[in-house]
Amino acid sequence: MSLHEHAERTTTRDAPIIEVRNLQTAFFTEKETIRAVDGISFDIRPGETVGIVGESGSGKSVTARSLMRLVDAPGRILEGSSVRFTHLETVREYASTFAGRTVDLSALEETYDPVDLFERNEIDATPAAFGYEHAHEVSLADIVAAGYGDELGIVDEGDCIFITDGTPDSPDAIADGFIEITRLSGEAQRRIRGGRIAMVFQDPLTSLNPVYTVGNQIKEALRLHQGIKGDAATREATALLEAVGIPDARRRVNEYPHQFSGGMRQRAVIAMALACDPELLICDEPTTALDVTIQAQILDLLAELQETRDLAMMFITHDMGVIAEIADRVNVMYAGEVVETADVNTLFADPSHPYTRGLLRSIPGQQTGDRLETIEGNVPTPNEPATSCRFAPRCPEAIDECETVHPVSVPVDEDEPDHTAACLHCPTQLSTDQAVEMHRRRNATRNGGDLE
Ligand SMILES: Nc1ncnc2c1ncn2[C@@H]1O[C@H](COP(=O)(O)OP(=O)(O)OP(=O)(O)O)[C@@H](O)[C@H]1O
Ligand code: NI
Repeated sequence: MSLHEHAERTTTRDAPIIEVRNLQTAFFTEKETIRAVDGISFDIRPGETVGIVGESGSGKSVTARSLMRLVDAPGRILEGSSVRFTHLETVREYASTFAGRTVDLSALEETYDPVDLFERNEIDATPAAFGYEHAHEVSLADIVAAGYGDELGIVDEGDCIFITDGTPDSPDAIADGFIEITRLSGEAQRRIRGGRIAMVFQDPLTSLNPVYTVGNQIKEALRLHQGIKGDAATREATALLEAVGIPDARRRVNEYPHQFSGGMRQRAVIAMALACDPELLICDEPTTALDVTIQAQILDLLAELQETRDLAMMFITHDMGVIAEIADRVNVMYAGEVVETADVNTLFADPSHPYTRGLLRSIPGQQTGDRLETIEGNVPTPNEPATSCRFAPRCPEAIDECETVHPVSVPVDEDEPDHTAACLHCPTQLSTDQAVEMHRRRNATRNGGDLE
């Protein structure tokens, strides 16, 4: 799809279906603590494709696995992280099914003042970590969702459904609330993973079982997540294979994965993901293993499915060319951090982080000379808390302060709040000294006290 068509599609937007705030996922190995995802924030809206792009080791897959709660030991999601699933129908259903794990946040707000709580020692986050400039902007929902509510004695460990408008007593009338994915466990977790949120991996064989027919695997997903069984499930499985463009679906529904080509297998995996009727589809390099022609076909298929089903999609790739094809918004990741975020047109027209510019220069066909420019060096392992710019050692525009001040995400231009970059050269209206001072201040301000 061309950039022009994207512009038309991105004009109207609903509220987000998922809100990621200050997500931190670390692996505690014997040698070191790897901060694979180190405080990232972004939203995804229904019908929107959010691309995550970055070189190998930047934390893209760990982000996806964190949203799916598929992070295994020695890794875990750290306190301070929040991933809110805000799909209203699901919130209502959860409040009714898991009433004992549902909290009325609007009622709690009458007892607790978030500003007072935020000054307590149990909370070691900055307002910037929650995406604010000032401490008084932090809400009770932010505090509780980030996991501080337990230590403060406000919520119980199992609580994971938070109602901000309405009461848990009448679930159908709930007007606003969220399921905190980082707090899910047991049945509540199982119903989200592979149900409301489905994932397609790079290698289709990791998702397909060689000993069952493709049809039976899709039918199992239909039974588990939608309660569809028997002949109805067979019909639906066939319809799904047709929907993902598998020819002769009636026959192929009875075949085994090894009888499918690579491209057809990935289509079958997408059909399986759709069998759960998800709200959010996460694709982690779904076309990387395929040849270029098949890759283009799968991208077209995903774009089409997304539009017809109004799916929210998170699409991971290291390929800026693929991003241009599929994404509405883009998060550029580097060493565990989102270093730039913008809608896709803005990102390509006005890339502001030197890392993004480097990635764009390495797209084949984009450079003036005949040599493909790549960024020299590798992504460092983020094994210490960030006290500098992790890209500085490779950055052509680095200044001395990049070694001593950690850049936070700020608007590139004050008039464009949706375009942010974590670079000491931003905001561009400010002088370098002023900008550096702004980044320094936002890092230094712990809880309490307003910034600027
Ligand atoms: N199970 C694990 N144990 C220890 N470290 C891990 C584990 N999984 C990931 N990491 C580390 O987390 C960091 C981010 O890895 P991740 O897989 O998210 O990168 P990526 O951006 O998806 O890269 P790629 O493009 O190669 O898939 C890397 O430094 C990686 O070594
Ligand atoms: Ni990956």
